[in-house]
Amino acid sequence: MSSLEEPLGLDKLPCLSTIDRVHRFSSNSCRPRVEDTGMGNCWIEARNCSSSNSCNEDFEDYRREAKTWRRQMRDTLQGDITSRTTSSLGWNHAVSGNAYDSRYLPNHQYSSYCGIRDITNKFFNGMPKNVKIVEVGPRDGLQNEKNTVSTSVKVELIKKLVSSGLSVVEATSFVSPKWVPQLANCENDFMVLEFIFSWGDTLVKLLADAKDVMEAVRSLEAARLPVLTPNLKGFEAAIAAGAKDVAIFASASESFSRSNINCSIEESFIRYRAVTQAARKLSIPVRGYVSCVVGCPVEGAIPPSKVAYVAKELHDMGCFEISLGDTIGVGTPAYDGGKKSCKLWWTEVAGGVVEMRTPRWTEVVAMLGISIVDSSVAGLGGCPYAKGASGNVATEDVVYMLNGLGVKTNVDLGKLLLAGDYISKHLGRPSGSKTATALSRVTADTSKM
Ligand SMILES: CC(C)(COP(=O)([O-])OP(=O)([O-])OC[C@H]1O[C@@H](n2cnc3c(N)ncnc32)[C@H](O)[C@@H]1OP(=O)([O-])[O-])[C@@H](O)C(=O)NCCC(=O)NCCSC(=O)C[C@@](C)(O)CC(=O)[O-]
Repeated sequence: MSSLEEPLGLDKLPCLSTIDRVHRFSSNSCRPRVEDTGMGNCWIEARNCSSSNSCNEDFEDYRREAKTWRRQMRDTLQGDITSRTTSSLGWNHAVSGNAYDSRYLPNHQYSSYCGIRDITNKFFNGMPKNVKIVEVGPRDGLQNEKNTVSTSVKVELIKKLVSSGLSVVEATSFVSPKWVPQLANCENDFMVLEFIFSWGDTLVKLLADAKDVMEAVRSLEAARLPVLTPNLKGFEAAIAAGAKDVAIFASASESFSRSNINCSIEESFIRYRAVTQAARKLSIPVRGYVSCVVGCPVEGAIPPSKVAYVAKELHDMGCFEISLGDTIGVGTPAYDGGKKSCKLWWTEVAGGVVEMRTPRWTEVVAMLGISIVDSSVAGLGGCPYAKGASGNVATEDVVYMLNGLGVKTNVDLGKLLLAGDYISKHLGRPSGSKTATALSRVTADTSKM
């Protein structure tokens, strides 16, 4: 077991030989074809290798690309940092250091702008133009609430989120209500708890509202509304309720897999294969989750090769998109040039299973430019089976930041803030979004911020 008290360092990252191993997981599926579904989705289709040589050639190409990419990034950062600052600052500091220094230049406004633009251009060159946000608030957000939220509030929240322009809103989970009683439905929270404890399992089952939620929102055309399905039983119930998109959720940590879905990682693959096979027959897209991709509250640091392995399994069983979740939030975004590196980790893990075989992803991952982000309105949530899960990044904060970077999300921040306000008021506590907090206190016209 390793400690998570210190952010994970470079020594914990895989070396090239690990990438080699990761690659071999996919020796018969080399570079996939990437199709844009028109919704910002990256559908990944593996193609067969005609010979093992072509795999090797692809891998050599990838190694060359990866090396060039790393060298370019190092040069970009180090070049900018060393030529413009006297001390070895991190890149954040380098950017502001440059702007600050330039104030001493005669034409400081122009120089400052150019300097920043120069670095910004280099740094953000690989940023995606669009980011697809997968809103997980109604599902991941509400599953960890002490109080049960009524079906009507869940439905209203989903409607508000969809009307803000979010193209994917996770609606609910068709999991066992014994495991996640928050999916129970009752207008009176106290009654729910009392029922659960005094009336037992039968009543808990009767109170599950995933079906009601799904039936109430299934006709919303403007967004995709995936639901979590832990097994075939959940999948069948989801389809019967009108779900057109589902998600399966595995873990890179054995302990977390057992505590979350009561089975080993390998056993979960058997269940999920049954789900993906059934989904394929109905042309239902399946998204895959990998939990604890950086650290697990029980096992500590998780080897990237394990993450790559699980992600690859999900990919091979047909998941069109893999969400890699830092479930308890112990990763750092530090760059390769720093001492700690979640960034390099992303490259190695995602590179091993997805990015390496999808040029589009190579580009976006290159600058923290992951083009699909999961977030939760008002920062709600976290997995109830992950001790220490600190919640999710707030969608409002993600949209605000991406707006500032000029990256399109097609989300109306004002409407999103209203959705966050709605659910926060209902839960009786302030929003977990820093943007919501800040903008609620300013008097300026927030649409201009
Ligand atoms: C997987 C199970 C079902 C195994 O639970 P189990 O107890 O091992 O299941 P079982 O097959 O032995 O069945 C036990 C009972 O549950 C019923 N059952 C069985 N399946 C279902 C179902 N689908 N819907 C409703 N009922 C179900 C089944 O019919 C049976 O009923 P009984 O015969 O006793 O009356 C359970 O462990 C479970 O539901 N776990 C879900 C836990 C969960 O939802 N966690 C949160 C989501 S994961 C997450 O948040 C992380 C993520 C995705 O966001 C990414 C990240 O951030 O890391």
